[in-house]
Amino acid sequence: MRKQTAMNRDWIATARTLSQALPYLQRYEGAIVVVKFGGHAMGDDEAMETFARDIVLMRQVGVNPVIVHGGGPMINEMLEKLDIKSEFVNGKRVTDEATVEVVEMVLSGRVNKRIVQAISSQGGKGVGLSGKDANLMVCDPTDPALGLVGTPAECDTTILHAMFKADIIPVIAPLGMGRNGETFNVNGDTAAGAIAAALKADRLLLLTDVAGVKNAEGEVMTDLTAAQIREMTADGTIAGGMIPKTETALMALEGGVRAAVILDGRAPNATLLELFTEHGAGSIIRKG
Ligand SMILES: Nc1ncnc2c1ncn2[C@@H]1O[C@H](COP(=O)(O)OP(=O)(O)O)[C@@H](O)[C@H]1O
Ligand SMILES: CC(=O)N[C@@H](CCC(=O)OP(=O)(O)O)C(=O)O
Repeated sequence: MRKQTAMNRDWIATARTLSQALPYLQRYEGAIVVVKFGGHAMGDDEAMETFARDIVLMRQVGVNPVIVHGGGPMINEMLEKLDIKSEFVNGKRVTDEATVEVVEMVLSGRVNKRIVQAISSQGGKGVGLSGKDANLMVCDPTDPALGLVGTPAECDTTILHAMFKADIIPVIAPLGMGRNGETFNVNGDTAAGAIAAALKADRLLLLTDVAGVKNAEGEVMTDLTAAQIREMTADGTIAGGMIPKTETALMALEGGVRAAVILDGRAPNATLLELFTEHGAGSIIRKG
């Protein structure tokens, strides 16, 4: 006689979950999803491993993920070691020649390779590059007062499409090339938004260290419009590091991205829950 075992029941539960996920898996087949992985979202080795596993799984089910990373806390650590002072104006690091050298060394070197390695360990093909490679992100100076901080002006995404075809997951450090050969330091959120817009991505996921955008009562707002963001920024509910994030989301939508989501990158399976479940995760911002 056939008996219902615990293992069978587990299997049935898995099959149910899979069948629920199926429409979402189909919806994202071939989709481009740009994921901004911030320095605060990176956490410890275990969090990095979970993140990489989710990104590789995304690729295995037919999504084209693009990772744009930050690494502000890691840059701070190195600048401190080298005794170089650093300050932020409106969420952007004032960057001189000495600082940009450290930024490039830390982001394109240590942080970028750590992510690439984590992806390889999970069976994916991660390839690291920065906005300086293959004209990916040509920048203009943002503001003379900020020094070598750049605003992306032209993004050539040819290299990214070639990588999608080759089953490669691009891992991009937010540095850009100036028109006179300078190296520019670009805020990670800004870089992710510009690349997402240039790719006309289906989703821009901004991973951070809070569950989403909170209202004045401290509750996470699951759906947000541009008008609500403008109102909440004007009355101070959206402040600090959340300002560049929501601004990036709005600019990406203007640039043709279908939706942007702000979510907690340290939460287990955050990116998969956002894409492949009905409720998603974090705050979704759509046009209109
Ligand atoms: N309305 C808001 N909802 C959520 N977080 C907010 C809000 N306003 C300000 N913040 C702050 O923004 C921070 C996220 O920005 P930031 O620290 O720059 O992130 P990251 O380093 O991941 O790019 C949150 O940790 C929170 O302290
Ligand atoms: C111009 C500017 O501020 N660039 C950032 C680049 C790194 C970054 O954005 O890192 P997070 O995403 O971890 O904050 C910086 O120098 O810190």
